Amino acid sequence: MNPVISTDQLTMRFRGCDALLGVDLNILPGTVFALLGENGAGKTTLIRILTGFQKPTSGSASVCDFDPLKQPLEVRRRVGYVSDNPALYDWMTVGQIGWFTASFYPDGFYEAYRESVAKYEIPEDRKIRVLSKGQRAKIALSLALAHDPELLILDEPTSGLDPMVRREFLESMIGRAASGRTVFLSSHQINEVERVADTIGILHNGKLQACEPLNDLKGSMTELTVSLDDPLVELPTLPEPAQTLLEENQGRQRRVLVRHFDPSMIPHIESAEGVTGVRERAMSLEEIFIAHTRKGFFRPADPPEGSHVSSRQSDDPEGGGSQSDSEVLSTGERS
Ligand SMILES: Nc1ncnc2c1ncn2[C@@H]1O[C@H](COP(=O)(O)OP(=O)(O)OP(=O)(O)O)[C@@H](O)[C@H]1O
Repeated sequence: MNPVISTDQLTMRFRGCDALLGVDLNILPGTVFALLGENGAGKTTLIRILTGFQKPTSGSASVCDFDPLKQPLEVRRRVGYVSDNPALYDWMTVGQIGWFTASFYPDGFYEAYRESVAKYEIPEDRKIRVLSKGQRAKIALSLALAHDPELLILDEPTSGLDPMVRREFLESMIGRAASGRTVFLSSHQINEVERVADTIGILHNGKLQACEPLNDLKGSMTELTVSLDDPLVELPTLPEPAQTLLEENQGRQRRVLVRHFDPSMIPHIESAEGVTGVRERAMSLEEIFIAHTRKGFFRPADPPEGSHVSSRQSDDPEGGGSQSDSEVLSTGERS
């Protein structure tokens, strides 16, 4: 099965800003993929490249087996795209914009569009310019979906929609994926995304920090709270496949984020001198996102060599020497 979206070392450098730094992405058909990232992480830039609106500085992209730069029409025929700020012709009516857009697509577009607009209860004779923000979003979605695209790309798809419509719309994405279509959505609404996405990408400062099935991502991350006699106690190296991704002191406790932790490792930690107790808990997607996007987090994709070097011993160039309250204890590529 060919990926619907595939990128290879995609890089985008604007003047004075690296928006994307070597992004490798493969999204298979039938996926609801959610791209999470803070403001300025590079989400819209990536979407603009995938939809052929932006030429990357280097690297390549393939969408539905076409090059968006060289074959933009082939791509747009197969893709429905709603930007975070959809441009609609304000002087047209709701009906006219559907009729106009239908001329670029095969038969059936206008009928499907009208059906969608009727479902949202927006009168066809109303001018676009008088529509509310949410109604405009509904028109943009109706236009993007009317040709039943192989791939639907949505940049912040639910902003402007009321909670009921948001929920209904996002849940309908699961149905699309079940029928073999693919949905790519970029969002800040982590809790919403968690209900519908099956695969998650976390973009931070132009780099893809994580990209994997939601359940794998959630199942692989554990937060440990280790109670200590002394905040300077050094914890033992965890046996493979565990990877310590971040440690920080919180008074006499140390918060440790571990990938591939197994409860059988608890006695190993508890046996260390100065350790008085260990608690473990699973992390929510929001916590995983925050962990991946904070300074000091090490990418799981870059397994630390000779890991577990205490920051007291490390030569972390950004660390600025002693860090009594936030100490990172793995080696690897800095996020
Ligand atoms: N045309 C441009 N010229 C210069 N810099 C740009 C341009 N487009 C984007 N950038 C910069 O690239 C970075 C990534 O921007 P992008 O819009 O992709 O972020 P985003 O993840 O979509 O953010 P948001 O969630 O705020 O929409 C930002 O620092 C932005 O200022």
